[in-house]
Amino acid sequence: MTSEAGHGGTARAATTDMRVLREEEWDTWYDTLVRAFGGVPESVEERELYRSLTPYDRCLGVWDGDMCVATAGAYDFRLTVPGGASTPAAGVTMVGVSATHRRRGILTSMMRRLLDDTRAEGRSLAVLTASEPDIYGRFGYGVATFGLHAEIDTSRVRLAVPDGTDEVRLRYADPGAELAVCEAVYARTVPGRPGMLARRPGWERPALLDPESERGGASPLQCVLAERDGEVTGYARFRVRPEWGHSGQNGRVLLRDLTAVDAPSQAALWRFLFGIDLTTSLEVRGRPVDEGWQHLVSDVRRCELRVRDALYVRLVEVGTALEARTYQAPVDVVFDVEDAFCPWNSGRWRLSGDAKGAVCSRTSDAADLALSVRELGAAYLGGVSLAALGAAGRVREVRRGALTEAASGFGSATAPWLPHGF
Ligand SMILES: CC(=O)SCCNC(=O)CCNC(=O)[C@H](O)C(C)(C)COP(=O)(O)OP(=O)(O)OC[C@H]1O[C@@H](n2cnc3c(N)ncnc32)[C@H](O)[C@@H]1OP(=O)(O)O
Repeated sequence: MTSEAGHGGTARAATTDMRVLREEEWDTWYDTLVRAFGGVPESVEERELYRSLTPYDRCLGVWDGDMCVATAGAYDFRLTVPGGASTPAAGVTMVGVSATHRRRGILTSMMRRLLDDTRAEGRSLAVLTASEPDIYGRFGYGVATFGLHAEIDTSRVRLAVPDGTDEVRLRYADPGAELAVCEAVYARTVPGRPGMLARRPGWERPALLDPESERGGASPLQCVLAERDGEVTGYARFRVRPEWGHSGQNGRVLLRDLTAVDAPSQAALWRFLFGIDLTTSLEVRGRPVDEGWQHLVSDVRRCELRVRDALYVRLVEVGTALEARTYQAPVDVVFDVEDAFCPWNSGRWRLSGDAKGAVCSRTSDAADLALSVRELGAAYLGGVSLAALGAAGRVREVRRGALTEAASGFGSATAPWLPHGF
């Protein structure tokens, strides 16, 4: 039973029932979710895809009589952490509460249940992407990765490519027919960047989703493969939206995804995207913030770079989570953690680690750094500096020098990145 004590002083009489989703309830449940996002129906392809990916055992529905009034679920992901290990993580998703039932604690009760279940299953991390950044901090999530967006004026910006780029052969391929080859490239990149998600069954399909209704005048999805010495070393998937103005062609290239295992293959794919005939701009969304092409362009200003929050991380079990990653510089600090929503994490933890591994356990020693679990989540993948959080007043340094020591250890040479939404 979810609590119905009203927020803002309004008492609600109705009671609701939260339970695990049954397969036969999926359509009603999913309609509730779609309506919470505005009610515009998805294409048949997209709906069927997400039906097939639904993790029924880890999905919750909240019912008011026979009405479904709220939805939530958690995918079973494996997330790359600093050092390259792949760690189980609950991918919290499909959260929606009917507007008729909002602000009476239903989201809070679903978050409670999902985090308790995640802990009971022995997973130490929960991750999500937020429809609004204001929602999840109260549940202990911190923004851990950002995505880079760019609108590149390819009629003005040139690309200087590294040695070896001219040896890369490019060829068009059918996105579906060459999916396995692209997946093999993707798999090679997963350990190399924190935040990457190892492919779970079925998760290769969202990248190919291509409903005609959502093309907005652009072409169907196109795919180009990069090859070196006869081996596929990269791929780009994109659309082209032609546009003819009074002064000529102004087509736009819309990048969906690009993955490559080495710098020449990367550069060859970007050079290709910059140079497609009859186009003058390239739009990219949610790329790694440190991606190499930014260092190859002649005019970064005309790329109109912007960053946006991407993956939110929640340490469900602080000790296990901090032991799951490695530390690029030696660290030996006592954290005093505050965690109101998951109180089993609250208190002092000693973390001792380096690039080979780490131990994190309860301690009664004096604290070196005091922070909430939200800051630990933000810093966890190495993309948000503990020193920056300290400078902002979100981490309190008790022992002088501890902040620099911890910040150096927690950092990552490669920026963390979420490869796709969920
Ligand atoms: C991982 C994902 O799937 S992200 C997708 C989230 N879903 C959506 O954005 C769809 C549209 N929105 C909704 O469905 C709902 O408004 C939700 C899910 C965001 C919130 O559900 P509710 O049941 O109303 O939240 P609940 O009543 O538990 O609120 C808990 C607290 O969060 C606050 N809160 C809830 N939503 C928001 C919001 N969008 N912005 C800021 N604060 C919020 C509430 O004010 C409340 O604060 P309080 O404890 O200080 O009083």
